[in-house]
Amino acid sequence: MTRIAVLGAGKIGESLLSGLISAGWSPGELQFTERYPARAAELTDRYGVAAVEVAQAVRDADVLAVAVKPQDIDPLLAEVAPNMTGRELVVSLCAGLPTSLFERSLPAGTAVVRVMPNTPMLVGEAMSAISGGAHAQDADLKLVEEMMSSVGSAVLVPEGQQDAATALSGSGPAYFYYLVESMIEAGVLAGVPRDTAAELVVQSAAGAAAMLRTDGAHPGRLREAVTSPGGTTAAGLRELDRHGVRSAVVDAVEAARQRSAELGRAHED
Ligand SMILES: NC(=O)C1=CN([C@@H]2O[C@H](COP(=O)(O)OP(=O)(O)OC[C@H]3O[C@@H](n4cnc5c(N)ncnc54)[C@H](OP(=O)(O)O)[C@@H]3O)[C@@H](O)[C@H]2O)C=CC1
Ligand SMILES: O=C(O)[C@@H]1CCC=N1
Repeated sequence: MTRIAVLGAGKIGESLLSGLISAGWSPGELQFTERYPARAAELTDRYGVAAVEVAQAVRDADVLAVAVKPQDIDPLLAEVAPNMTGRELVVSLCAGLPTSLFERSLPAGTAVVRVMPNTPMLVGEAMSAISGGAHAQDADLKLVEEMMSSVGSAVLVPEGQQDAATALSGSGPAYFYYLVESMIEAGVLAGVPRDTAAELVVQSAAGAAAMLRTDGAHPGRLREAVTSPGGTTAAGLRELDRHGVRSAVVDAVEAARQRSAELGRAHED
């Protein structure tokens, strides 16, 4: 039995707890820490998982899954470090923070694995990018891959690609939601009731995602198949091009990548 403690049960920490339970992990194998007692009680009620103090989590767990905001990391690691025995695997889910930051703040030789998940973890559809730190062994990476695969898909990437992965898949769901929201508003503007507009757009997004997942699918060819000569889609796409949407998307992903790198640099000595 691998015991996992989630340190910081906010949006991502709760998604991880919920996803692991749905994937068959028993609540007894899981623990979490949370600052506010009311929030801790709510999560215990919802998932049957025990809320514990950080020191106890470190004592009990094999895996410490760190899910606090990057700005909260230093005080958390200061609390974790003195309680470590050296056998714990530290898994960071924090955007931007390099494994070297954890290695500097924790006892020498601590195995650290960096993961960039995303919120669809809540429905078993996460995309997680995984990288090992200096002391992470193959068995550690395998364990984390197994853990994250139980709540979606997981790929191993070199740590140098983590900021890009954060921009693409960590933040990615927000960009899709933004597009869906915009299309629903356009439907409302065109006089379609909001509920109907939402149904039309959300099912189209789900259908497009399912098509993208089929063998050999290519987004360009799928788009061409929708675009009839002289038709409606070509008229719509011309407006997207006129407004520079493709370059706006490239700039958005690049801004997110740079922000991830900045979050890491903010913690350099
Ligand atoms: N949201 C997302 O889509 C994604 C987020 N991430 C990463 O996950 C991490 C968490 O993000 P998110 O879940 O959105 O943020 P939240 O603010 O929702 O969650 C962070 C939680 O950690 C708690 N916390 C902070 N310090 C401590 C501490 N010392 N001990 C115990 N609990 C503590 C916070 O409590 P309090 O409420 O008191 O502050 C809060 O509940 C971030 O590093 C983020 O970069 C990664 C991928 C996607
Ligand atoms: O916006 C953020 O910083 C976090 C990391 C990836 C998604 N949300």
